[in-house]
Amino acid sequence: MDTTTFHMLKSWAFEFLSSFVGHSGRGAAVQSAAAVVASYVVVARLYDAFFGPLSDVPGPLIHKLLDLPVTLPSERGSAWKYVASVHERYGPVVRIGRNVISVADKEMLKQILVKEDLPKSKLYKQGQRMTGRQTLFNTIELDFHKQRRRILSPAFSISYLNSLEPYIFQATESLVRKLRAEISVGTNERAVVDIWNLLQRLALDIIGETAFGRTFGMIENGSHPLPQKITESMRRRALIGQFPFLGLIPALTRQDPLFQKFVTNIIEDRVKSGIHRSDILQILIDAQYSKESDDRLDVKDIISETVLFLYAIPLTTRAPVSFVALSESLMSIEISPPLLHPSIAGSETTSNSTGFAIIYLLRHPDKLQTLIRELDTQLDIPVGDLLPSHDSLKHLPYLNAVINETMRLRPVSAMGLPREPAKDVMLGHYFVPRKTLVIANMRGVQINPDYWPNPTEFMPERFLEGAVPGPAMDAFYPFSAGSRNCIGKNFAWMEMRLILATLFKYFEFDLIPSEMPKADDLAQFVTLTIRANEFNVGVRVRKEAWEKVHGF
Ligand code: HEM
Repeated sequence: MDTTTFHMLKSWAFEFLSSFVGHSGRGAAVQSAAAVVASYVVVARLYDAFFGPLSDVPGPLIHKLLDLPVTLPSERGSAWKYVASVHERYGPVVRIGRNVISVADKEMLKQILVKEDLPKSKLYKQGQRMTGRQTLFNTIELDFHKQRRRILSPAFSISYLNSLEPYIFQATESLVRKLRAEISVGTNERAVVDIWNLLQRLALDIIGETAFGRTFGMIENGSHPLPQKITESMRRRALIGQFPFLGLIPALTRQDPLFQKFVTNIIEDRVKSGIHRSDILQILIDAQYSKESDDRLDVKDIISETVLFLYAIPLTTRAPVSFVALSESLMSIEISPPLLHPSIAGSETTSNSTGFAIIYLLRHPDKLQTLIRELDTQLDIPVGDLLPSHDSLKHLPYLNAVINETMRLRPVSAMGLPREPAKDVMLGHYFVPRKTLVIANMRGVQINPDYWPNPTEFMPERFLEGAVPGPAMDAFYPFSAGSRNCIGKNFAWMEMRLILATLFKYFEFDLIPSEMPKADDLAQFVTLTIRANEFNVGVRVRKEAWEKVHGF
């Protein structure tokens, strides 16, 4: 029936156009040829919209017919909201482009990420253009991914994480000192600090310490030439992505010599010193010299990649490419400004998640009190130490619940994760042809009222043991799942627990009313963030906690 209709429409278009040729001679023949092509396109699109394989996926008609950018230019960074509104109106599976579907159904999400383990979409290549190379995060080549994941996995294992703990501590301690110093020069023992920015700087110092054996000194000094250079280079590459002819200008494509120097120096210094520091750099150097290494990999190459993925991922694109790439197909008008947006170097996953948790807690004083009670009664910091050990934090139920609840409501990619089946696949009862862009909409699942009662309310209690109803863990994908899940999950957990517990143990924060509109104005250029990329809060020392720590 459907094919018949298509053929009827097609022959009608041809007949109509042939009558033109007959009447108007040669000039009209050219016009008619163009019209034939146009009608063919129109008919094919109509056919595709109403009878094609994705025709039974609900969604606005316009997206079935045209590949339109899904947002207005005035709403830059808000495409995720638009897609959410389409889900609200049409249900958990929607069509948002001729060849694009977004899925917020938990069974189907599991199928996409785990059972079928669909490959990352080729749109991740956009990320390769930004960093100038393939990395663990942005590769879509299975062999490359397998090899890099094998090399890097030991560095992110739970056991190795213990050896990274002192370095994460060192950086976090510098934040505590910084806040203490700010307060001492503030008025009435209170300072106003941009907590969003401080968390971003801390995340970068943690990467410097754990990965390369040196701090970037961001908390201390506020900037460092390397991150700055990488950001500049990424912006240039993003621009070339937009306007490929710019790639002909060598100055725009060249990797900054500072970057090469940094990579060469950290390797040479480490090898020459003979020191075996238990960090990510050491894992990479050891992998290079190990007997089993038949990969003939250039350690410099992998470390360059790692610098880029650790820096670029945390700072500009930890889950970014998913969005940036997606932007390319869905939101072409949205892509260039965000990539050139100065705040891009500040967007990143752990610091954003920690920042969102702080804001949620300050907005819910009762939940904050519960957390503080837990920290005061259950956290044992040995005399003489400033920071709690990760061991003492990892089983604190309310702290963990706060982090989970924050990641449920504020996932790193509110837009979702783009996947692309290499062959035709059945997702639920939908037939999805190969090469369809399938977006695993993790936020959609995480706030789906079928799985989460009061879905948009901040209720950490739902993650506590014995909660009724319990959390729908099969509808919770903050770190994704399957072969492309987050390699840094344990690392991120350690970082977030330590920072939140330390901050609320020693400091008392207060909200500044004029800052509140910023908390609700979210954008996803890369990862989900506060559009303003800053959030000021008042901060005081909690004297009774502080006085217990000696020598600080
Ligand atoms: C709250 C913190 C974090 C969250 C919520 C998070 C979430 C995610 C998600 C959802 C993905 C899948 C992205 C996709 O499919 O496009 C991912 C992948 C990845 N993440 Fe994270 N992440 C976090 C922290 C980190 C950290 C700290 C690191 C490294 C130090 C890291 C490194 C990576 C890498 C390398 C991948 C790609 C893995 C692969 O493709 O094999 N992430 N992350």
